[in-house]
Amino acid sequence: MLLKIALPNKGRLSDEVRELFNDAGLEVRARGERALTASLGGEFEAIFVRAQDIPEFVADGAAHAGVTGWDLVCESGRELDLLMDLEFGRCRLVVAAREEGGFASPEDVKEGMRVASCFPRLTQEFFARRGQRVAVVPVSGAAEIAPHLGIADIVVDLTSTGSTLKMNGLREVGTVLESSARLVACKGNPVDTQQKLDELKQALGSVLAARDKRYLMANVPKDSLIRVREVLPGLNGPTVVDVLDGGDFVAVHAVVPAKTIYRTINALKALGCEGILVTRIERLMA
Ligand SMILES: Nc1ncnc2c1ncn2[C@@H]1O[C@H](COP(=O)(O)OP(=O)(O)OP(=O)(O)O)[C@@H](O)[C@H]1O
Ligand SMILES: O=P(O)(O)OC[C@H]1O[C@H](OP(=O)(O)OP(=O)(O)O)[C@H](O)[C@@H]1O
Ligand SMILES: [Mg+2]
Repeated sequence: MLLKIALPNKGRLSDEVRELFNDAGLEVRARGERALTASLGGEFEAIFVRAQDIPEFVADGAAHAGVTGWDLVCESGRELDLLMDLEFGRCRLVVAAREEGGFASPEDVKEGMRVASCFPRLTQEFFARRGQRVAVVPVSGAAEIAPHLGIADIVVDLTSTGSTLKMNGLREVGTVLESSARLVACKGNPVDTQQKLDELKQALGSVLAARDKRYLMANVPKDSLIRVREVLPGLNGPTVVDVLDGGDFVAVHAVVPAKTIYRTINALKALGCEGILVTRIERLMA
């Protein structure tokens, strides 16, 4: 039996989801641009639907698992198994008010104020938890315009760079939720389904784990090896390999954080290392 995985058909998450699945060897083989299903090879089949509908489809068992924003999962109110954080689509659901409106924090929101949001449930819950009664104005997009149209006093909307809020003269005054893309599954999947989903999780996880790492190789003077160990801790300490006719040099291989690669290279050069080579890693299984 093919496992159906619900993926966003368009919008913010769709390209990165496809890229991640492709990198994990689950190549999206769609028959055309507008295809609604696609084979992912092996035991998986993708169904392409709106990111917003994915929590419902997965909770109802129309798909065995799905990838969508955590914000949409929470807004749906459906109980799902959270399998993994995919680390892209990072954004925050925030309370924002007009810059000149005199709001500095959610405490400044007064009884009965109108809050425009595409996330009416999370908005209602957020203010209810704080004992503030507000009137939620549900909108299906472009919530940022609502205060200017006079249909709301403040908004609860997603932000990442902050440029949309700024462009609309709004200032963030509080955070409702932190979000990113997540792999979710319906509760109570049978054991064999769970096993296949575990394999999917491992495949995606190994790609994510490799993304912020690099494989580094260098020829190291033998008498610098001890100090190289401090520069290249690696996963289990660096691998040391003999070089044919290498003289005083041996080759050292290690997995290192991509973020600090320039510092690592400079430190190796300072220790007399030569022939430094850095490559990307496709997958990393811990
Ligand atoms: N500015 C952003 N930065 C990063 N991630 C975002 C941002 N905005 C939205 N997202 C994430 O992407 C998800 C889908 O948003 P997207 O804009 O693609 O769909 P939508 O607007 O809900 O749907 P549609 O375009 O079909 O009406 C959001 O639920 C959120 O998790
Ligand atoms: O903080 P920023 O980087 O400016 O991003 C925030 C904007 O991104 C999302 O909209 P999107 O661009 O997805 O458009 P949409 O309203 O059509 O969904 C969100 O609804 C904000 O409007
Ligand atoms: Mg959007």
